[in-house]
Amino acid sequence: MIETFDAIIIGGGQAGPALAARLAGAGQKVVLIERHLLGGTCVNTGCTPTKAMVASAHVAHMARRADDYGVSVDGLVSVDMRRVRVRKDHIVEASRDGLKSWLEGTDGVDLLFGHARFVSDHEIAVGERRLTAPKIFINVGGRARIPDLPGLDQITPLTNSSILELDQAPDHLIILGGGYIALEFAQMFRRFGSAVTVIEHGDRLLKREDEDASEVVTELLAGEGVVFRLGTEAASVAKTDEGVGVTLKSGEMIAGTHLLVAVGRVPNTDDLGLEATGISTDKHGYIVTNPRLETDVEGVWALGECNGRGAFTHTSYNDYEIVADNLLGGASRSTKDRQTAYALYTDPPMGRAGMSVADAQAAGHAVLVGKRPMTRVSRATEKGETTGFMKVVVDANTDAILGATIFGVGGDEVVHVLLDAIQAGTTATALRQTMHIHPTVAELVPTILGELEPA
Ligand SMILES: Cc1cc2nc3c(=O)[nH]c(=O)nc-3n(C[C@H](O)[C@H](O)[C@H](O)COP(=O)(O)OP(=O)(O)OC[C@H]3O[C@@H](n4cnc5c(N)ncnc54)[C@H](O)[C@@H]3O)c2cc1C
Ligand SMILES: NC(=O)c1ccc[n+]([C@@H]2O[C@H](COP(=O)([O-])OP(=O)(O)OC[C@H]3O[C@@H](n4cnc5c(N)ncnc54)[C@H](O)[C@@H]3O)[C@@H](O)[C@H]2O)c1
Repeated sequence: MIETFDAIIIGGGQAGPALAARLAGAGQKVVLIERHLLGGTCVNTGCTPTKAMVASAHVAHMARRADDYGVSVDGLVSVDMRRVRVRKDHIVEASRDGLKSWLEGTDGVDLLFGHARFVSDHEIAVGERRLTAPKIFINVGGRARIPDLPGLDQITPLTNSSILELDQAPDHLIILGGGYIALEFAQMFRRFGSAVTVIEHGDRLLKREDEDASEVVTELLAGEGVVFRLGTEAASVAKTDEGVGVTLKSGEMIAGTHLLVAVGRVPNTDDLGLEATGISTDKHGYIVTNPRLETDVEGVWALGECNGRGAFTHTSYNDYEIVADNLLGGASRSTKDRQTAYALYTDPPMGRAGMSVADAQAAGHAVLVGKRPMTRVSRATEKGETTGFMKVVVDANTDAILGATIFGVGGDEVVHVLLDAIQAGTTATALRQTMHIHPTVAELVPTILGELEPA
């Protein structure tokens, strides 16, 4: 027998639960299908656990720097990884349990645990059950990409999921990839006491950013003892007595105890039965949607990481808002209306909004840049955290703010001053004339807007 709903949501990540509650609130009968853990990547194996562990690593780092602040810490600073994990687990469980109770207490939402697979455009199989609805929302997220590297199948490399369960810091952690995931783990485990080597095949870290950001992150982490092998290809991997050996294309072998693979993500669309539908995917497996997040099949939407339009929690949540406002709020929203925004959670973090200088120049803007090192930000010197810089990108002809990089203490928060200004269309002149609170990092935003120079 086929069970009929008003809406089926596949995946309980960052868009699905909020959408389920909103649709149910509008009187619709909704089923949310989750095959593993509610909260998806962000809550269980992404943002929440990593930021909890970054906080532990920060404390270890600051304890080692205590003397800089006139504070004595007797004896060596040591890290108990089991307690770091337990603390992280409590935070994750509280978040996941809160989500579960909320959904269970929401009238009109049925929670169904199991793997969902399309049988046809509007029919879903979950085990023996068959479900149908005029509206289906796909929010299946992604997972770590495992590269095709000889020998990798002979060991069990760590991923962003399994590395979170370690009760001991590796003696020597080798990380394949030098992107966002790699850098957050590299700094964190270095601070937990591991030797860390990062193998990145590009010739600089964070190649989507301007070069000054790559330089700061490289200096920051190298200064803490992370070893970088840039412009280097791994040729094979083998089990060794010590743990793992990575042989580079040059023939050199790097010996470590653990290997973390952090070379990008793949969408969870390969086991969704899409071949039984008219829903298209691109060559990487991302579901093709228009900017309103509608797929090629009428009445089917794709939200979050699986549509390839963003790989962040906030882009997934924004996808939910777009779809829900279009369906229920009489709005006409699309992904075209949102600005690029994200942070890299090294310590200090890098907050990013809008365009980099390179993006703006490539888009044909006449670019003005205002920039200041964190060594000249009084809040940063007072805190003793002077790594990084603040940078704002402005269009010379229109006075529009195009983008910003705030790489330094509080950068993930401060960048919102610029993000909101870009979204609201506030000009550089108007923002320059705003009085900000002293002493903050944000108080320097008006100042640097008064010191713009051609890029
Ligand atoms: C280590 C790490 C750190 C990160 N840090 C940040 C950060 O600081 N800030 C940030 O914004 N982003 C961060 N991200 C990215 C962020 O976690 C993801 O972009 C976000 O969680 C994607 O949300 P989503 O809703 O698309 O999917 P997900 O959260 O991945 O949820 C998808 C859900 O669908 C379920 N599912 C999949 N297939 C099926 C199926 N066939 N049937 C039923 N259920 C299914 C999955 O089990 C999962 O629960 C991080 C990612 C990682 C890996
Ligand atoms: N703070 C955050 O918001 C945050 C944190 C972590 C992850 N994320 C999300 O997760 C996504 C994926 O992160 P990621 O770090 O896995 O991917 P990424 O695409 O950011 O970085 C992957 C890196 O690995 C390198 N690489 C690829 N293949 C390689 C190989 N065989 N050998 C060596 N290097 C190789 C690439 O050149 C690249 O620098 C990010 O794009 C981001 O959207 C967000």
